[in-house]
Amino acid sequence: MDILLQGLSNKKINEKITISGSKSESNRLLILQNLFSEISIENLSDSDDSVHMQHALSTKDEVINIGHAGTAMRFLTSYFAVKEGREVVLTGSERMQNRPIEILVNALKDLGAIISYEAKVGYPPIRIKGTKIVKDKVQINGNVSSQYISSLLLVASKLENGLELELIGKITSIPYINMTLSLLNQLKIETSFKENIIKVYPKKTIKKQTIVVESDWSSASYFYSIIALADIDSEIKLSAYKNESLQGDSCLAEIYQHFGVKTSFGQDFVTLKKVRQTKRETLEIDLKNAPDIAQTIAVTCFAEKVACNLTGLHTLKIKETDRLEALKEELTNLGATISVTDKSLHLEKSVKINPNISIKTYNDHRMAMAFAPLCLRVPIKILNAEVVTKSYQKFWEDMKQLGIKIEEL
Ligand SMILES: O=C(O)C1=C[C@@H](OP(=O)(O)O)[C@@H](O)[C@H](O)C1
Ligand SMILES: C=C(OP(=O)(O)O)C(=O)O
Repeated sequence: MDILLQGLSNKKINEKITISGSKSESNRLLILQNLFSEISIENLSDSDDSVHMQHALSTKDEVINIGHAGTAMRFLTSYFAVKEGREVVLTGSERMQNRPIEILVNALKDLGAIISYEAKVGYPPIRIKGTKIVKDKVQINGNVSSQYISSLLLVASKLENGLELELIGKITSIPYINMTLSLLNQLKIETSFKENIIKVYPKKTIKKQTIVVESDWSSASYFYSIIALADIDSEIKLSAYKNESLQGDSCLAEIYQHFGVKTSFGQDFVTLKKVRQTKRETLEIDLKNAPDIAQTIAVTCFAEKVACNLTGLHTLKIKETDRLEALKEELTNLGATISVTDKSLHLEKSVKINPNISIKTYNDHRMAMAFAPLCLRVPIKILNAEVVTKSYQKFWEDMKQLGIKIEEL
């Protein structure tokens, strides 16, 4: 489905939107629920990635296809590695078959897991024969993806002796590791994280409990971008959010102050309001803790004629697409002067925005959603707009609710 987006039907926005649960929290809790049946989950994410996770955890099939879902691929690798008596082949989309998994597989093999590659060494599909793990110490490289670390931590308390993980090198996406540990702690599973050593202590059963997932902050980023581009006093209320979040992307509240977006927290919602601001000439942000909002911020800067230097982007090349190259290509078509390395992006202050450009989305939900707010400046076409469902089922419906005019092409 290709669509044309053309501005707002009303000048000032004043809407309330409910966003589904965080896909990161949900996919962790789904694994944990299968390890500890005492857990009930509320406000579970309705994203494709969480649907894939639920299917993978309930099917009896040998071959399990998790589509584009990175967390499902990585978290399920450890889950099935320790599931005695079960043999599965974990596979995914063509892109997933080119997203590396060797660091995690090697760590699991060091612990005694039985995993082999079905095609290319280091990449899915992988064959996993569940086995009992008794070793309790392993080293893992921390600078490629935090998902490998979370994957091991999620199953660690069910290992006979728990687990001690030694993280090697610089650690990336740390808030996601802390999210995993916080969820374990909510279940009263004991953990510690000191310098580069993480320990998880064994736990057989937990108390019956319900965990309410906070809504997804990465999804909130697109509303931050829209309010940044909207008229003064425009306002969007998003639910259900809280001030103390497990999600690193909640740093949006601070970052978008640069664009005149004021954030205030209510009982279970957050209000984003456009206020007057003195614009910065250049924005410098290190996004190693929040890689998923890089595309949103780059597009906001372009639309708002703010130059930016975004660093800490070394993980972007192995996400749903090479996000650095994709941003470069699409922003250049729109009239930007942009350069990228394998870990950073530099955007010059823009002088024009070309109208009616077709944005390619590269099977990447965040390419479609990050570019959508630009329609508050010029008409813009989004190709294969259905990609959004990877993380956000009703994204286009919610855009319509804000007053954005959408036409199917
Ligand atoms: O653990 C998680 O839920 C995630 C970790 C991050 O990945 P990396 O650690 O690979 O950067 C993030 O980009 C992804 O969307 C979700
Ligand atoms: C990178 C992402 O997801 P994953 O790695 O889980 O596919 C994302 O949602 O931006």
